[in-house]
Amino acid sequence: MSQNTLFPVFLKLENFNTLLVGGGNVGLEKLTALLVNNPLANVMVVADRYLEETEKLAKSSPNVVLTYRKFEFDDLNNKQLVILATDNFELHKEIKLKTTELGILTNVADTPALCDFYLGSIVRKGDLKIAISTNGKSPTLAKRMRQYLEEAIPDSMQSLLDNMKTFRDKLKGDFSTKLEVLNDLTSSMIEKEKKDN
Ligand SMILES: C[C@@]1(CC(=O)O)c2cc3[nH]c(cc4nc(cc5[nH]c(cc(n2)[C@H]1CCC(=O)O)[C@@](C)(CC(=O)O)[C@@H]5CCC(=O)O)C(CC(=O)O)=C4CCC(=O)O)c(CCC(=O)O)c3CC(=O)O
Ligand SMILES: NC(=O)C1=CN([C@@H]2O[C@H](COP(=O)(O)OP(=O)(O)OC[C@H]3O[C@@H](n4cnc5c(N)ncnc54)[C@H](O)[C@@H]3O)[C@@H](O)[C@H]2O)C=CC1
Repeated sequence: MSQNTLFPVFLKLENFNTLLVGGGNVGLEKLTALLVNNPLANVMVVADRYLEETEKLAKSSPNVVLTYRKFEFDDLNNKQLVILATDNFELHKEIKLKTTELGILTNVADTPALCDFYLGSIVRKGDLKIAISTNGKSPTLAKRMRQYLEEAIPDSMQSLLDNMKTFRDKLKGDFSTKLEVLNDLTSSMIEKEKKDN
């Protein structure tokens, strides 16, 4: 079986600066993906034209700045993450060379070979978040998996998580005792779930 060697992480987008180049359909998709996960994400967008929807989304997001001009290399200053979403492949290649030199992690829409990271399909249920990757093989299948899991996981997951947190905060004892109690508690939840189905 082939292996997916991608390493998943969950980034705190409010802690650093993201640059998005392109404000068309693909730019809008990427900006939506960033803001749906974190409305406070710090994002500078550079494009010479924008879809109205992109402008609307940016206006309702306090830490998004739209810049109305073509990309300049200085835009990379003080950026830790870059997403390229223009219709200009040559420009993407040029920018990627520079971001590699600068060590800035870069996603290039529609060009997996130039990407340092991929965006995942994200299941969100309150504090629970599940990222899905098909190793770039089928974004559409990733989307379907997300829809399936969103329906399968009940909304009550949030109160379960809240209760777990309250219980966890109250637990006394050393690390291994706490671990044992939490493991026992959650294993009985899974058994109950199996019986209920
Ligand atoms: C490699 C990757 C790199 C990256 O973009 O990060 C990539 C690459 C490409 N996408 C393409 C097309 C489409 N992408 C989508 C949708 C999504 N694509 C996303 C991620 C990824 N897309 C990364 C791999 C993720 C993985 O491992 O599975 C999602 C999950 C996350 C997000 O983008 O936010 C989001 C679903 C979000 C959701 O709804 O849950 C749809 C469907 C739709 O929009 O309904 C289509 C059209 C149908 C189709 O082609 O399947 C093309 C061909 C373009 C062309 O034909 O020219 C390429 C390039 C190529 O494959 O060569
Ligand atoms: N629309 C879609 O869902 C899909 C698009 N694609 C491909 O993805 C690419 C982008 O598609 P769209 O977003 O629909 O295109 P678009 O034409 O809607 O948007 C292109 C964006 O790039 C910006 N741009 C171009 N040159 C620039 C520069 N030098 N500096 C800064 N910004 C610049 C433009 O201002 C515009 O905001 C195209 O190559 C398209 O073929 C592929 C699959 C699906």
